Amino acid sequence: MEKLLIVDDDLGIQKQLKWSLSQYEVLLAGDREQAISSLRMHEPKVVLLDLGLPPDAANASEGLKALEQILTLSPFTKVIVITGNDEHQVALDAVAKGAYDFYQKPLDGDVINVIVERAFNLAKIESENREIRELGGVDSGIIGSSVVMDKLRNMVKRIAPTEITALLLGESGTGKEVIANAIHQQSNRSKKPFIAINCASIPETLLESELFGFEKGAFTGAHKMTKGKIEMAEGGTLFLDEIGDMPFNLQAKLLRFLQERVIERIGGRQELAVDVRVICATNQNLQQMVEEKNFREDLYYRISEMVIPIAPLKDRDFDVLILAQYFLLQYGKDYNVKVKGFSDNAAAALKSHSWPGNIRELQNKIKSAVIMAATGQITSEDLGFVEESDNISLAEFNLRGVREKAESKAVEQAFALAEGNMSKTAELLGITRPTLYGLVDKYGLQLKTLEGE
Ligand SMILES: Nc1ncnc2c1ncn2[C@@H]1O[C@H](COP(=O)(O)OP(=O)(O)OP(=O)(O)O)[C@@H](O)[C@H]1O
Repeated sequence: MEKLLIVDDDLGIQKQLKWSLSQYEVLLAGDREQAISSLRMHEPKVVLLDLGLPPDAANASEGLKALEQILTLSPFTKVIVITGNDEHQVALDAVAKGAYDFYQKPLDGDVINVIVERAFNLAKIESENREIRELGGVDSGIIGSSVVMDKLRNMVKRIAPTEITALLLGESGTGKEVIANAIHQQSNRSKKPFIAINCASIPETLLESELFGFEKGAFTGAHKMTKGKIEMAEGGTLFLDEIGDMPFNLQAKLLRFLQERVIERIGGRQELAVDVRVICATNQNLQQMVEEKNFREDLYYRISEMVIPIAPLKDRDFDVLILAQYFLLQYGKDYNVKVKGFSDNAAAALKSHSWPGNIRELQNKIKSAVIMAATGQITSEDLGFVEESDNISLAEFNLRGVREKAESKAVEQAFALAEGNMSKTAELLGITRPTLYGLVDKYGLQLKTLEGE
């Protein structure tokens, strides 16, 4: 139940409001002092405040003082002020001081309910947004606070204002486009377009016209002059994803554009100057491709002025949980599902999975879990982590078998949650370290401890 603080010195009105707002846990205060102590103790998200409080009940001075004090102590609280029906100016003054809304007497339970409900909704959205921001780097769009991601964020910040051509190296789904976009957003080009093109997903014959555009009549079907992605990115940034899949013939044309900053549309005779920053990405080994003569060496050096490796999700410590929480908030809101968080077994499973599809895989798993989970917490089953081996076979279907299976699983999960620290694992399980080592021996568990443990 949400907590709602009602500040009014009139006991009759207190009673009436409490009755109309029975779906909330109503806290009552008769003056400023009581209001502040209740605010400190219960941290209600919404306050209904009558401005006519003692010792100056005929005026609004004490109420306005209370408003200021509430907002100083708790700036995100939504305060709805209640005024007499001829006190319009006072109500406006209160809003100017930071009140969320005002209500003029006489009281109407239905109207008050609507205003209070809206205030709670807004408070909730704002607090979710704050949470997302606190999860890390919403400004750069890069969520995560592991050491590798901090380094990456720093690198992005440093190279963004330069015109350097960066090559992002990372597995599929690690966020290469997110990083390219962050570089663009933090550059002087941020007001101009960010255009992304995936060289692997466009047939070789179409890629040239997609990139360079074509003149009317350049080929059958070229009914009108069409600009390519390079021209569309004028003034901004062009992101060439999967650059390793760029056909060899087209590589020469791309190199010319990168060196001379001019392009020619297909079928055109005119050179067009373009001002575009280029960021490339790949999950292939370009150096090896150069040795095997599948990628032009001169182009490789041109696009790799700065090589930025992007770590796979499994190497980002607790980021998997931070990202999971971020996607949970996002999809919970999108699908209007009230899920509180992850159960311990879900968190352990998230932590121990190897994430071959990286953040995209995590995103998809959380999305379907949010849709599947009724309410409460997301479990590892909601995330689709129940494997065949989790089912108890008939052969071992006796109490000892069941207990042993549960025991060894609990050890593995606690170990993952404790990030491989044996003392912490024992603590989580509520057993001593020798007992833990005994269990590890007994079940032949292959737990790799952290160095120095
Ligand atoms: N650090 C991050 N914070 C928030 N969302 C992220 C992050 N990294 C990736 N994502 C999300 O994960 C998904 C995959 O990211 P993205 O498309 O940038 O990966 P990619 O490496 O370019 O993949 P591919 O190589 O398959 O094109 C996107 O929906 C993106 O928004």
